[in-house]
Amino acid sequence: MKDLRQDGYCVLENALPDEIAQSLLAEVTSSNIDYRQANIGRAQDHQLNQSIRSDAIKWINKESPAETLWVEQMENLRLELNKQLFLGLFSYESHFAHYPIGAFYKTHLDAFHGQANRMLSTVYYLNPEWPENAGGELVIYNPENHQEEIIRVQPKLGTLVIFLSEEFPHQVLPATRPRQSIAGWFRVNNSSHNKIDPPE
Ligand SMILES: O=C(O)CCC(=O)C(=O)O
Ligand SMILES: [Fe+2]
Repeated sequence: MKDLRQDGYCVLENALPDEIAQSLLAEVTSSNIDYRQANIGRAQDHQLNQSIRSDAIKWINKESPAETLWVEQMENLRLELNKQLFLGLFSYESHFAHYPIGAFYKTHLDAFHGQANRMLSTVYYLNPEWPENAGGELVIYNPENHQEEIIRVQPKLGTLVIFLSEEFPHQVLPATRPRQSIAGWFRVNNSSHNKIDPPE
């Protein structure tokens, strides 16, 4: 949390209780998840260029006990962040993401200055084995200099990354094995031009 306040991002290993990590891992290995190509996502997806990502996703909606545990954890985190950092986070949305071998997500921002209501991005990884040379790292770049890498994160089970959605360009490198995660966004309630977003 201190790092998040100072640097705008943080990386937490073993971020959630073990039984919750295990239950989410069981969920993604059960192959019960109905993944869809991410680039035909919903209207709020601010993706301009659909060729930049090749993952498949499933939005989380408390449809299983594991999803419910996840949503509860992130609700606790939302309240904690609001208490400690005064962020006024209003809601949270998240999806499972499956990156098949070779899949990627090229450098992008999760929100755009001015119009954004995504304030904080989270990524939680669900890969129990991840060799150093398997690729698939999340690479985060300096907001002041988009060429400069500031951190590379291995997508290991239990690691949670949090960063300011409007500030940090980032990408997912292709991997030599399938890669599982949950990507999510804490939102602020941003109303403008008669449009209330998120909708009520
Ligand atoms: O899986 C990751 O490491 C990051 C995913 C991402 O950037 C996104 O879904 O917007
Ligand atoms: Fe992203």
